[in-house]
Amino acid sequence: MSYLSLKEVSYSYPNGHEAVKNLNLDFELGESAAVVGQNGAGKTTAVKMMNGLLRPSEGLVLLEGKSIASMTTAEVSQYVGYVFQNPDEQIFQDTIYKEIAFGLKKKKLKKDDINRIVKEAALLCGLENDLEEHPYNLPYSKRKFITIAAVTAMNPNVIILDEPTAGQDRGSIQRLGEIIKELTQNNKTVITITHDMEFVASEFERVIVLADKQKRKEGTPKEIFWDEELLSFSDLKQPYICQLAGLLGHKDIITIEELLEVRHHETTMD
Ligand SMILES: Nc1ncnc2c1ncn2[C@@H]1O[C@H](COP(=O)(O)OP(=O)(O)OP(=O)(O)O)[C@@H](O)[C@H]1O
Repeated sequence: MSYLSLKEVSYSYPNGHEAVKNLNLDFELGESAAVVGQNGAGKTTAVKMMNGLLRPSEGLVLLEGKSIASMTTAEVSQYVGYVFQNPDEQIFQDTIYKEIAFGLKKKKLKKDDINRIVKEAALLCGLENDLEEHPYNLPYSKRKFITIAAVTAMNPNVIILDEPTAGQDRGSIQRLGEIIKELTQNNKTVITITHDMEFVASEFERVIVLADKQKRKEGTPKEIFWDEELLSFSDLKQPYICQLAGLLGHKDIITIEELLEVRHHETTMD
C-alpha cells in the first residue's frame, strides 16, 4: 500500500471547467517526484487535492489506504504540507521566527522544542541569521524559503512544492536540491510542480507528465526526456544537457557526467 494515492480522481471547478480527469497516482515515503506539463495541464489542481485544499469531484484521495474525505484540510495538512507558488500568499507574521513558529505554537509544543525546531528549519533553509527580520525585509527569493521552513517545521510526511525554482538564482536552486535530498533521506516524500526541466533532470527520481487534464506518462527523467513523441505531445522541452547530447549524436543522456563519460569513451576508442 502506498503512503499517498489518488484513485481515479477528477476535478471540475465550480464554473464547470474540468481541470483533472481520471488521475491515478501513488507516492511512497522517501521518494521525490516532479509533476510537469504545459500551462493549464492540471498540475496545481492535482496537487491541491493531495492535501485537501480541493476535494475531488470524482474518485478518492487515500492516505495510508484511508480516504481523506472526512478529514478537514487542517487535519490533512499535518500529513501533507503545501508550499504555495507565491510565498506572499502564505506569510502573515512580522518576523521570520514567528512565521516558522506559528504552527508549532498552535500544536502547543514546549518553548524549548519550538526554539529547537525553528532553528533546525531555518538552518535547512539558510535563514538562521534572519530569524528576527521582518519577512518583507528579505527579497522574494528568500521569502520562498521562509514558507518552506514553516511547512517543514511542522514535520509533515509529504511536502508539496509549487514552482520552487521560479525567481531563484543558481545558489538558491542548489539549496532547494539539497533540501529535497535531506527531506527524502529523512523518509519524507517531496512532490514538486515545476517548469524547470534542468531542475527535474538533476534532482528527481521520478517524473509525472500531465497534459490536457490527464497523466500521459510517469518514469525516470531518462524515460521522460528521451521520449520524443511524449515531449512533442505534452509540449515539454528537453533539458539543455539532453539537447547538447542529441546534437553530439548521443541518446539517453541525462547528466553532464554521463555525457562526459561517453565522450571520454569515444576519445579513448579513437
Ligand atoms: N478557480 C478556477 N476556476 C476555473 N478554472 C480554473 C480555476 N483554476 C484553474 N482553472 C483552470 O483549470 C485548468 C488547470 O489549471 P491548473 O492551475 O491546475 O494548471 P497547471 O498545470 O497548474 O498550470 P500552470 O502551470 O499554468 O500553473 C486550467 O485550464 C485553468 O485555467
